[in-house]
Order: sequence, then structure tokens, then C-alpha cells
Amino acid sequence: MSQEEEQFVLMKAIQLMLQKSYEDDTCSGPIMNVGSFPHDFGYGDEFDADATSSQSSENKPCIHLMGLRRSGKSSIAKVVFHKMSPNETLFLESTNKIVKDDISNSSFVRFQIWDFPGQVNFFDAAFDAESIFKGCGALIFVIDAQDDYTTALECLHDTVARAYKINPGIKFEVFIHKVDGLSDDQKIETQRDVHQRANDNLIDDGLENVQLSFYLTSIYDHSIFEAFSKVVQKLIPQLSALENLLNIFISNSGIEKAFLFDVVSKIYIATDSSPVDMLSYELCCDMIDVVIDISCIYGAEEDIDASTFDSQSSSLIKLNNATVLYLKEVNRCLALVCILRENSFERQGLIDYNFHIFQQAIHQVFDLRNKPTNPGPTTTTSVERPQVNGIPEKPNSGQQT
Ligand SMILES: Nc1nc2c(ncn2[C@@H]2O[C@H](COP(=O)(O)OP(=O)(O)OP(=O)(O)O)[C@@H](O)[C@H]2O)c(=O)[nH]1
Repeated sequence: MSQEEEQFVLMKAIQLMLQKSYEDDTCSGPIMNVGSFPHDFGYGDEFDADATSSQSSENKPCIHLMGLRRSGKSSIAKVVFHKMSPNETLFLESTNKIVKDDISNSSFVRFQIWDFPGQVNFFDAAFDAESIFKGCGALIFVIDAQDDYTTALECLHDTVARAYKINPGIKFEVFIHKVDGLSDDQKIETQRDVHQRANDNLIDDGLENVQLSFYLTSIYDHSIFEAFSKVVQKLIPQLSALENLLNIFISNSGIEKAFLFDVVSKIYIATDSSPVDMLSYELCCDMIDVVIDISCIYGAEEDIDASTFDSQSSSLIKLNNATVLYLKEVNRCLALVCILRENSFERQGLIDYNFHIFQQAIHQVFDLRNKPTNPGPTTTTSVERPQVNGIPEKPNSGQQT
């Protein structure tokens, strides 16, 4: 099944769901009714789940990290995907060959990161630009904002021009990096300046069709995770289907904002279509850290290789501003983190039920293969979960924080 066909089937499914949701007027209020989110979407034989999954695993997109020496490329890869603390990056040695890192920690976030040595010499015989850029999904060019970036802009231009000629499908992403050293005014001014000069260079070269996206990033805060989330999302063909599912879920559950997280990297692979507020994102990231830390400390069993984030993982944190953070495991690697008002949480049963349907929808649409999770005892005290609409739920959640 080609990507277009797959997208078509997915969109058809979403249309079906939405249609049913609005058609069924027996269900008033915020209930995401059974009809609106059927377990069987009625794809029949049209939905070739195997084709979908095999395609995504074979065509692992590749993200290239490029930029001048010491601009921060390896630090970004280490902090985001290897849990290195930002301070440790001070001791990273310079990269002198392409380092390929296979990110396979999630069913969705499966790609390779290629960390290039600073300032690639395209004329070097060892640099096979053709094959390197052919397989590239996104090219992240890192610019050190604390340094004079004139040379970096020239290098960005050469890189983009070369890559675009070989593969016009590449997404070009510019990380204006190390902005922790800049004031708010300087950040805005630097972004404006880089944006202007980079685009002017492209126009001068007749490459006005090339789209560059710019992000202000630092490994010392959540900005690098946010930027990486957006880059990864562009490589997920099913993103709009996910957004639609999240929109339906939150509007039927009285939830203000929901993020679908890749737990290990804290990249959010989708969110509903309301704007992302950085503070909300940071809160959700912190919640994931808390859950993982508690799970690792108290949830590890004798088999220390077994994942402590499992189908029984969930967490609830009530803040002192009448806001609730609610985390639920979607699969081995994905978690849904929701932000809602405390009074909306009074209907937890409804939210849990809707979540259950949402989870099934994701599994069906993307054919996530749930590896058997360890059913053993996990970290926490259990809380009684009411049955909703008489529908038996999974056994009650484990890791309540
Ligand atoms: N202040 C600040 N320093 C950073 C940031 N990211 C990376 N650095 C520092 O920048 C220096 C260079 O980082 P690297 O990750 O080795 O840079 P690189 O681009 O991989 O360098 P090469 O391998 O030589 O191409 C290190 O001392 C990092 O600690 C950041 O966001 N803020």
C-alpha cells in the first residue's frame, strides 16, 4: 500500500469517526460514545495493517544533524535521545566521522539520527552526497547563536543548496542554538536576522521555493525537545489522523490540552490542534520524569531488564491552581498526558472510558504491536476505577503518583 493510499484510508477512517460522533445524538454532553469511536472502524479488507506497519519500519526516516564545529550537534543528540545531562556535554569530544544512531524506542518515533562532523566538505571524495541526501527526511542545521554566525549562514546555504538539488523532499530545519546565553530581545533579533539572511541567500541563488523552518533552542531547557518534536512530527505521515483523534478525545472528555508523548525521548509526536503553550509542555515533561523516576526506583522487578513503564502505568497530579495532570500509558513507549480543570476530573470514569476507546483507535489505525507487558506488580497503590457504562476496563492502574 503506497503512502497516499494509506493516508487515504486513514482519513476515511477519521471521517467515519467524526461522522458517527455527530450523527449519534443519543449521547449528549461530553461522552465519547461507543458509536462515535467504534472498536471496529469498519475498514473491512481495505485496511491492510501489515502493509502499514511494514512500510513504516522499512522506510525509517533519517534526520541529519549538520552545522559548524562545536555548534552543539552531538550535545543535542545526546541530551534528547540518550538522557545525557546538559552539563556533561561540556566533555564531549569533537565528532570526526558520521555517527549513525538508530532511534527505535517507540513504535512511532523510529528513525535514524546522523550526526555529521562540523562543516562537511562536500568535495571530499569520501562524502557521497548523492546517497547521503537521497535517504534524508529532515536536515537540521545547527547554528551557534552565541558566536558570529556569518560563516554558519554560508555553510547553511551551501548545504541546503546541495541537498535540495539531490532531494527536494527534504525538510530543512534551522536550530538557532545555545540561546540560553541570550536575552529575550537578543533572541528575537537573532531569529529575525538569521531568518532574513538565510532566505535572502536562497533567493539570490534562485532557490526561493526552499522552505526553511527556524527554532530557538538550548539543551538547558525544554526548547530542544519542543523543536525536535516538531521536526519528528513532520516525518509522521499519520500526524493529521492523530490530531483528529486527540481533538475528538479532548472535546468529549472536558480536557484542555493533551500531548501524545514518546516516553523515552519526551518528544511529543502529536497534540490536539489548540496552540501549544511552552509552560504546559514543560509541566507534562516534568510529569513524565517523575513517573519514570518513581517507576524505576520502586517499580523494577527481579528481571531488571523488564520495562517499568507498562500497561498499568498511569499517574495523577493535582496542582494548587485547580489543574490536574493526568498521564496514561498508550503502549509500551507512548503516553498520553492531559491537562484539565479539577472539576472536569470529577468525571474520571468518563475520561478513562474515552481514553480506552482512544487507545484502541490508535492501535487500530497504526497497528501498534503491543509487546506483552509484564503483568507483575508495579510501583504503586491502586485506586478503584469505576466501571463505565458497564464496560469492563483493564485492571486498575498501577503507578499512581
Ligand atoms: N550554552 C550552551 N552550550 C551548549 C549547548 N549545546 C551544546 N553546547 C556546548 O557546545 C559545545 C560543543 O558541543 P558539541 O555537541 O560537541 O558540538 P558539535 O557540533 O557536535 O561539535 P563537532 O563534533 O566538533 O562538530 C559543548 O561544550 C557543549 O556543552 C547549549 O544549548 N547551550
